[in-house]
Amino acid sequence: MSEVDVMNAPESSAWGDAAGGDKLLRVENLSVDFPTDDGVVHAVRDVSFTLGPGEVLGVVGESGSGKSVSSMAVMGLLPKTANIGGSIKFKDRELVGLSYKQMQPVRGNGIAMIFQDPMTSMNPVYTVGWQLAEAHLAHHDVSKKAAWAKAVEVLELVGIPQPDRRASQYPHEFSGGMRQRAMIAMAIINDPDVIIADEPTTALDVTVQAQILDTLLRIRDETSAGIIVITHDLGVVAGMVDRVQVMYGGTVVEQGTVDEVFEAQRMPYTVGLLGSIPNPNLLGKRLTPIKGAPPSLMNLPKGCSFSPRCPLAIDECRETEPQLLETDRHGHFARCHRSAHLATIENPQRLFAHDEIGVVENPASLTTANPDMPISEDVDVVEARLHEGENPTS
Ligand SMILES: Nc1ncnc2c1ncn2[C@@H]1O[C@H](COP(=O)(O)OP(=O)(O)OP(=O)(O)O)[C@@H](O)[C@H]1O
Repeated sequence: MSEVDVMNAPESSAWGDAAGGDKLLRVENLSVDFPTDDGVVHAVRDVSFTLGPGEVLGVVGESGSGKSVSSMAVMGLLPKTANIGGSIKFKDRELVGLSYKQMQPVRGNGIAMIFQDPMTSMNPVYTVGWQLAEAHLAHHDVSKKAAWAKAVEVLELVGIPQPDRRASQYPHEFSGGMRQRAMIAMAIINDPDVIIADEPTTALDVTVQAQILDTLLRIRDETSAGIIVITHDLGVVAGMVDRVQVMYGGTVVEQGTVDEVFEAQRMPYTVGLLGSIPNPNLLGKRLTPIKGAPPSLMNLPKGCSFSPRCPLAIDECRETEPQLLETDRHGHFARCHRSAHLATIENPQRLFAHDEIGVVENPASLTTANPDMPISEDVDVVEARLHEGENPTS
């Protein structure tokens, strides 16, 4: 299936959507460039996705992969200097090209965002209830009393105990977890159709993280909002999202249902990302960070932007950027020349297990980074031995 086909194919297959029907959001070939004094930052390239009512989409990737810029584009909150290409449709209305003012009714009412840091997003000099009520009054012609009642109602909905008393308190009187709940309350007070949660749990401890994610799912159940959860932590999306989109170098490198992507990765970056999750229950006890650094978005490498770090990279990967194509698995897409090959490798995690098994650190990087250095083993030999279940160090 070609990339064009991906765009035009029926909902259920092309997008891995949980359900067809009306889409709240339809993002097609989104690109965002920032011209700077040092050159153009290609922050987002060729990103497409849809979101339906009640769906939860996870967007994962390392820092700087373009996750936040994509969602700020959807919110219409990018600086004026940003060059935005492609299309963002909210309920069939094109958002790309709308002014800040034209976006105002959409923002909050239609699409709401939960920002990373509640302490900087809430005003310390006003009570939590006052801020919530103001947000409601900005979009509804109701009395102050009714807006206050709505504020208390949403605080209760997000699980704040004694909401009427808490509404009269200031943000600093809330714990970190409660502040994050208050941020969620702020996002949902105008009953948005879409909620974008950007790293909603990063600053919280694990127990509170789980409660916040549960709260988001409960809100989804009660309001049928579509939710986008942006995170660098695949562990966060594991139990929560329907579909997942893995971003690298400003673009989507793998997407599918969360089960697909967790069980059968078709892009080596996702394999590496899974191996670096600090969650022993999820994948194993050891962490194996991916060696090397993400690419500069100002100066992207030729070919696949992951090729300098990829243990499976071949010449084609360094020459031609792959398209996002459907893999051998229905509704599961990968941007990888080696996708079919990866599918044949059992336990692909071991391709990245450089530190533990002390084998070739990264055969591809050895050949490109230091041509004089003798390669201890050829990549195909290592792979063949991995296939056979043999420990390459033995
Ligand atoms: N206003 C801007 N001008 C220039 N470059 C920018 C601007 N905003 C973002 N960028 C760049 O765009 C790229 C993508 O940033 P983005 O914030 O989307 O990454 P991210 O994946 O969300 O990372 P994080 O998890 O750290 O938030 C980064 O290289 C960033 O420096």
